[in-house]
Amino acid sequence: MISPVIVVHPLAQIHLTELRRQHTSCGQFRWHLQRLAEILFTEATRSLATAPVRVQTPLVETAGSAFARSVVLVPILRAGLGLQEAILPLVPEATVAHVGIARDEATALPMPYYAKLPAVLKEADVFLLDPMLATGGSACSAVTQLKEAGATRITLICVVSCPQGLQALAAQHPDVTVVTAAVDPGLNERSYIVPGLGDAGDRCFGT
Ligand SMILES: O=P(O)(O)OC[C@H]1O[C@H](OP(=O)(O)OP(=O)(O)O)[C@H](O)[C@@H]1O
Ligand SMILES: O=c1cc[nH]c(=O)[nH]1
Ligand SMILES: [Mg+2]
Repeated sequence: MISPVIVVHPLAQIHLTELRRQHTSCGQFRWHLQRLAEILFTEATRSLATAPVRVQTPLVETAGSAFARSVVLVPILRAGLGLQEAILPLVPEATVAHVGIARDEATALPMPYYAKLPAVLKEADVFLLDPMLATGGSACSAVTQLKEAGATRITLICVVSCPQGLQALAAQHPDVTVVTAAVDPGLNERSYIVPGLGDAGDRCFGT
């Protein structure tokens, strides 16, 4: 199993708790998801490569940092859009690539239905965004597509993960870093994470 980076910062866990709460409204769910996304992305970029630059302050010239490589955000549609909304303002020059995958409700198998993957993936720091890592089928399918398009540095940012999803990712894509706010105990008979937070896409978009 991949050893994920588990973000135990109190603010992360407070936002996660409100996401888990059954009676959190759609608007509140989006708001907490966005706040948690900012914290997870901050952690996910802790070792981001930077390039030295010089900057002129009003007083003197001094040393500073710039992005060393392009940043690409890849939300898995739909629920990943809830994370992207908060993360893009932190890296406003990032490229956004989209991967559309929906789980088959009967089999829980990933059904890819869309992909728009730019050439810049090859040299970029790539952040795959999806609130849920359940069976891992969707994340594995997305990573496979990203690698086929040339990506080599991939970090998955997810809110809730579980051992099954982490094991699937470790088996197929052991090079992928996972940053998450929780590793829940497991899945129910419909392959939903328990305790989890329910269907992230439905709760985020009110469907
Ligand atoms: O690890 P897995 O077992 O593949 O499950 C996780 C996937 O399921 C959810 O998407 P869903 O299929 O519900 O699509 P949606 O975002 O459009 O609701 C979730 O956002 C992940 O993409
Ligand atoms: O618990 C789960 C599993 C898959 N997709 C979700 O949105 N939630
Ligand atoms: Mg869904």
